[in-house]
Amino acid sequence: MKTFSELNIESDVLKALENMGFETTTPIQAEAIPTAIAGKDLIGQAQTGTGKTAAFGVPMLQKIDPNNPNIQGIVIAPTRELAIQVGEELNRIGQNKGVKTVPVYGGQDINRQIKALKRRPQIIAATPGRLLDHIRRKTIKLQNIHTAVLDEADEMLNMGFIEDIEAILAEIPAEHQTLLFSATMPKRIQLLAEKFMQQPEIVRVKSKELTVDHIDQYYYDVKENQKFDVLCRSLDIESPELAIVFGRTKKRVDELVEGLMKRGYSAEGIHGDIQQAKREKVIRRFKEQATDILVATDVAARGLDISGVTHVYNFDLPQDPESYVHRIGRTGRAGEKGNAYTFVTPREMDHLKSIEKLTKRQIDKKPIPSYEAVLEGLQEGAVEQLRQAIWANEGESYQEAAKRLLSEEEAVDVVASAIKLLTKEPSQTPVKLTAVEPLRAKKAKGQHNNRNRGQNYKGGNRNRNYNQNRNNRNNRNKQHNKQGGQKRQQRKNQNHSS
Ligand SMILES: Nc1ncnc2c1ncn2[C@@H]1O[C@H](COP(=O)(O)OP(=O)(O)OP(=O)(O)O)[C@@H](O)[C@H]1O
Ligand SMILES: [Mg+2]
Repeated sequence: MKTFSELNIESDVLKALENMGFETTTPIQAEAIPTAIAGKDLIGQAQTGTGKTAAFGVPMLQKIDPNNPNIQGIVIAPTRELAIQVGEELNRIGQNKGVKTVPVYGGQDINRQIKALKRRPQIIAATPGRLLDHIRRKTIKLQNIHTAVLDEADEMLNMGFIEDIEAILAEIPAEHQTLLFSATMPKRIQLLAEKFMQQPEIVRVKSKELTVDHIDQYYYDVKENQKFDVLCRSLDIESPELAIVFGRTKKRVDELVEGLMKRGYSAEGIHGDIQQAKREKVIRRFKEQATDILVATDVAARGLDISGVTHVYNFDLPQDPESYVHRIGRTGRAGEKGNAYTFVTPREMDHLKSIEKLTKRQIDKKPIPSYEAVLEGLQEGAVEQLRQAIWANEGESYQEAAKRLLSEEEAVDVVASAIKLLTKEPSQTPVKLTAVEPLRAKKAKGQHNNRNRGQNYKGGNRNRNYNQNRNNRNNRNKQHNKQGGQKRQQRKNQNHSS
């Protein structure tokens, strides 16, 4: 493993990385940073959560002149939340050097952005549509740009974005460095990308699998109308610290949030029809762990880095296998452990196979947890609570009442009733979701489907966590568990960027 000081990084940037707690480089950083510092165009591919942001951020920042008030670098990202996040990370890395990054994205008051741009940032982190808007208004000028980054490059060069990207790149001086990063890079997109670049180096971190191996991946073989109950049971048994549940459509996300709330879970949703201010609030609350479950369309599939996400559920299969890689990559980041559960209906088994083919990894089937298994877990949790109370000698002043009761009733009835009272049984409130069609086979190239833009128990103390979790869900106390296009327009409509 290399340290950052071996990579010819200037001291201001090194110091910032140190302040951020980055000690050793990740493999993509070790390979991409020197190549990019040498000025070469590059395509960088490495697994999710392995530090690609700094892999392009460091070399870009190295080239920025903090005394030059012009915009010198630009990062384009497919979603608003990602543009914001990348902006934040670049501000951290550029802090000591005095380099400012401003995020520019759709859905936010443009005048507010114009005001921020007057502070003369050297870098812009943007979604394509809003960036073009600023270019037309001449509130952003790109003639001093020397570095252009496409984060989630394959997505940016996909059908829905390509025209915007071409229009933006046409504004940048011919002499510039282009850096493309993603965890996935389908060959046809790579070939397309190379046309935008000058003899790019391809930096691909060699690994057997496309997904990181510390994410446990399973699937549930379920019928459409079983999915919701299975989700709830799985959540009850697994008791995630934070979970992201991906649904196929906006309506699906809304219905899932409603259903989960009815059953007492703390869940909020994010998709392209939700107002931007609300989207940001939802993400913020999830990061702060004020909400346990984020329900999302693919708008949250790429790039988002939220610590504490222990579980990803693909409630509906993603439209393409690449999306699977990105979705599950919201957990298991920066070396953490993660869990990914995918719901597959009988007619969708082929899709699962194509995911396995892309990721070069087998996804094992998990038996559907029964209601009884969930209840048993809860009862054990209650018993454990009682045991703890006995050991802690908490019942001393209750002994007289206990003796009286035991003289009147059978001991086993007394204890059984106490356990029952301590057991918060899973809500059986009926929830009916509008059924969705099974995912159909992908159409031939060039005719993309509309991509929606938009019994393994966990060790000895699961029950305690479980019970705490249930309680916390109700009183919103989060002390627990801390251990742990078809057409362009269509795509845009459902999406987020612009
Ligand atoms: N060298 C490092 N040492 C420690 N932590 C790091 C290092 N590099 C990055 N990180 C942290 O790892 C996390 C993941 O980084 P990042 O978001 O850049 O991943 P990514 O490769 O872009 O993932 P994705 O493909 O999902 O976009 C972040 O929280 C980041 O701060
Ligand atoms: Mg990233």
